[in-house]
Amino acid sequence: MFLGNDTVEIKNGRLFIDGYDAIELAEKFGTPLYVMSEEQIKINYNKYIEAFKRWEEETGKEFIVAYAYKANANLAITRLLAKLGCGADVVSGGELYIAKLSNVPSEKIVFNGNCKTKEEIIMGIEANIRAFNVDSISELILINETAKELGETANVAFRINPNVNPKTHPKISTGLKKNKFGLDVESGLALKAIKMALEMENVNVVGVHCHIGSQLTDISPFVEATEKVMEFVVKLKEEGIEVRDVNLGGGLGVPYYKDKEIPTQKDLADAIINTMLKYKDKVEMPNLILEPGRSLVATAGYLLGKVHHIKETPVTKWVMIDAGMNDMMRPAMYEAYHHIINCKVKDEKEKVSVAGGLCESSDVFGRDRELDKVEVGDILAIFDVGAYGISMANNYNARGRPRMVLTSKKGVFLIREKETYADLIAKDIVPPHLL
Ligand SMILES: Cc1ncc(COP(=O)(O)O)c(C=O)c1O
Ligand SMILES: N[C@@H](CCCC[NH3+])C(=O)O
Repeated sequence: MFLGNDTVEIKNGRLFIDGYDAIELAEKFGTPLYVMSEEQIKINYNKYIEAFKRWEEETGKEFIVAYAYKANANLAITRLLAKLGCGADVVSGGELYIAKLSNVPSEKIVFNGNCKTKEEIIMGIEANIRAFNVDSISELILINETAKELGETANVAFRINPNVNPKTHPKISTGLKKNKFGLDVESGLALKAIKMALEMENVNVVGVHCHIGSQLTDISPFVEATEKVMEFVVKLKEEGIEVRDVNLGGGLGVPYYKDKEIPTQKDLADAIINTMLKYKDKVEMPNLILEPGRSLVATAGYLLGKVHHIKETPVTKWVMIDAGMNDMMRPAMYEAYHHIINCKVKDEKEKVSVAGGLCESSDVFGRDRELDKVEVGDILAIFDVGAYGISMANNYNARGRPRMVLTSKKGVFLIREKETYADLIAKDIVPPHLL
């Protein structure tokens, strides 16, 4: 059976993750259960470092991977990446807090987002981060004012909106004119913002940023975006403005469909580096930053769910598992495809639809999937849930978020405890007259 990911295999008719029997993990830790493979995360990170080594060799400038915490900000995962040398792309005070707890060096932290609050800006300035990726003139003014109050200078890069079609799901496109992100280039808004910043006393202009979308499975939009960014950098040079960093965001897709090949980190590196080098006679090459989230952690994650009921209707054979859309909402939210297998190989195959137990018709992980014959008690594995799985999980239907374990060469570790019923109401307050 082709599984696609590097650190899983079928052995003795059962699924093994990083060498551990998935069914045994489910029995030991209970279900639903997130399993994250440390070895796969290391492989994914090293693929970036290997692929972009050429940038440092050919330009003498830095290459920085700033992991997009929104993909999965579990402390064990962020610490693992920080230990590997990875930076952090944060989009909230909460994520910055986690980056600091993970010992990410301040010069490897960038702060994104289109609605940074004053409190968050203070946190970023106090943490002396590499750059705020400024999303509006209003935000620039607030950063400058805040830095002034603190007697500091804040580093700012400018998120441009290059109006590039990323050819991905419309809900995860970010760099089109109609999207809320970034400063429009064509109308002159981005240049206007940078010129304003140069007149300000408490900001230091350090770079240009862009991010066009997520789960990109075609390299050409990356090339188009890189060209737009570099043309803008050339324009800035003509205006006498030098840029230290170019940050091209995240977005590289992962092979959710196991039968389709998609571009690799190497393909991405070749495309970006070759495009940037075309401008080397016009501008000094900058440091290069990328903010991958999904492509670092998605393929490291599995959601194990136990089959509790099987129901045949005139049109569908339903398999009901104890994981639900509250644990992993990508299929419900984006109709995203995630590969699903029965962790126990059987002689017989059958077509089933796999559903969670929430009161929503969209709580379905996969429809009409060919699985090894499913019986009550079997454990199913939903693949590639390491990104935007637990980070988007919630308590809908008063369900606690599940446990998470990390598998690694050093053993299996519980890295997130299950939320209890008491946790569900821990923040609720009953007014005196209802006591
Ligand atoms: C600004 C920014 N950077 C990085 C990312 C991470 O993207 P991905 O997980 O697709 O690599 C996102 C998410 O789309 C983003 O909005
Ligand atoms: N949450 C999205 C990705 C959004 C990326 C952030 N702009 C997903 O699950 O695919």
